[in-house]
Amino acid sequence: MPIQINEEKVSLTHSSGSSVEVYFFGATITSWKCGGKERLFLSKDSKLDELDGTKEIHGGIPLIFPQFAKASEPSAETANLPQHGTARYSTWKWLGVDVDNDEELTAKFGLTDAQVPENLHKEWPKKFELIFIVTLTADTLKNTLEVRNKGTEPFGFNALFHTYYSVPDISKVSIKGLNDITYSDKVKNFARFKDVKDSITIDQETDRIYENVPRDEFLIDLGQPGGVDNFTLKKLNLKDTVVWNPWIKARSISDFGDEEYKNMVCVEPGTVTEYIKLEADKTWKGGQILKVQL
Ligand SMILES: O=P(O)(O)OC[C@H]1O[C@@H](O)[C@H](O)[C@@H](O)[C@@H]1O
Repeated sequence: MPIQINEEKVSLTHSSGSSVEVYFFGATITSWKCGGKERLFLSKDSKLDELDGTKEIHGGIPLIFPQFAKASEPSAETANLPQHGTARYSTWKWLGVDVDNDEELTAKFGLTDAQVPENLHKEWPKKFELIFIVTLTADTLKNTLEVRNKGTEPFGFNALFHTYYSVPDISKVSIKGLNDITYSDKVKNFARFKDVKDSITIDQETDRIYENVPRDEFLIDLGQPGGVDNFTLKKLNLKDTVVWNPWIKARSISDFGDEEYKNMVCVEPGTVTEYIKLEADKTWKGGQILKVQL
């Protein structure tokens, strides 16, 4: 069955055998399998059966809108929003399958401001419509977010794909394509640095916002023979890229296994160091394409 739907989620399977699972809560992708393997990290302690709107999912691809952490100076409008905005705490609607052929399987999810929980909506009472488009091929997963301003005044927002990659061994991972880019280091009180090395490795808590990244393509090299299972990540119409691994701080995150930091890395394309300004009645689009070397 290419599409299975229950109360909580949609499972999509492409003719190649690749598949995704998307929860209505946050339109969060919690699984992407291709080449017979799971490619996304999802904490074993995630409470997927208790998604009551108060707790985020640690893993998969949470969608961040309209505010990312406190990366940019929060405007008065977004100051009271929870970390990473409201979209990931809202229950999205299934909008159906758009394309289903040998090449791709594409499905859509929608969220309007009316679906945002009341206590969050009042902190950012803008009229908007979001469409999240998920496209699956044999070896790629494409995510597109469309933001439409349904109000009469312009508004500003951040958008980010908080992608958790599954990695067999973090000590062997290197991320290529972020050299010579200024980043603010959240672990060092937002001090700014630039790496000249051609790849990033992770051996401690890492929480960096790479700003205005002109390159759109990155490699996440898992360090396995022949480059097998490496990821290529392409960002579409997004300026910044966040790299996060909580390291042993994971032990203080309630729904994150103590040692699981060894098996994940987040590489998160988004626009978070400034607010994207959207005029009334206009639509903005951004996205990412993840590809696995099979
Ligand atoms: O626990 P949350 O809210 O999902 O956030 C996880 C992490 O998300 C990253 O994007 C941030 O840069 C980190 O600072 C943050 O800790």
